[in-house]
Amino acid sequence: MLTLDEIRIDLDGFRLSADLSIPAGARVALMGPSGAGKSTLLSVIAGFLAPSRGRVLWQETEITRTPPGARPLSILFQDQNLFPHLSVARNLALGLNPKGKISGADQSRIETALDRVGLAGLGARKPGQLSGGQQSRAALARALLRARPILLLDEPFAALGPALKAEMLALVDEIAREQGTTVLMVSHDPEDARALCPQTVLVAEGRAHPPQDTARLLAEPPPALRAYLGG
Ligand SMILES: Nc1ncnc2c1ncn2[C@@H]1O[C@H](COP(=O)(O)OP(=O)(O)OP(=O)(O)O)[C@@H](O)[C@H]1O
Repeated sequence: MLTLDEIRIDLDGFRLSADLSIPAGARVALMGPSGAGKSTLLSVIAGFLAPSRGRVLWQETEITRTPPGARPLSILFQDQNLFPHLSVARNLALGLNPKGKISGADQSRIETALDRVGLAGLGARKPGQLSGGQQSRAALARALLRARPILLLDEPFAALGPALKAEMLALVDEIAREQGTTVLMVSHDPEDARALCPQTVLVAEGRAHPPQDTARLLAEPPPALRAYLGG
């Protein structure tokens, strides 16, 4: 279980509180108006931003002060954070080992991960020699390889066309189910939330609310969400 225990975030006039738990293995969307704090909340969970108060816990162990690299999570953001000067295989190796050293066993795991996301044989290419969709796949392969218990997604596929985006979300869904990954996904598209996330954390008016049923929330959105969805 991922717990945000009486979290308070204070940033230059912006405030957000969160007091909620997400069961291990759940797939949860973060939805709410622009600027409500969805990305900021992910930053606190990832460890890029310290809350001014409260605790972050994973399986009852406090990780509030754990450095980002030592937290039990992988992150996929929109800019896919692939190093442009390194081959795809080397980018994946960095996910396994910060020094990027590739052992024989790692090599075969990297090949398996690339195969899994439909990039078999492309490990030697640099990210710039891949299409946008292939770069997303490479970033997903890195997350897959790391096999951390939590996957944070911040609109990672927003730049892709609808068909490719749906395909990537289906792949995330498949891999998350297999690995039992807890998924938190910032989403601007209710259809993405519906497709991947049975539960949703509404972030609005200074508060991240406990997870609720996505379909029910979208059927009867509260005013802050309705305005944002344009309904
Ligand atoms: N480092 C920072 N210092 C001060 N304010 C910040 C900082 N980072 C974010 N903010 C503010 O925090 C608020 C929440 O921003 P955030 O990006 O988390 O919202 P969001 O819900 O993800 O929005 P969007 O849907 O537009 O991406 C905004 O008002 C933003 O300006």
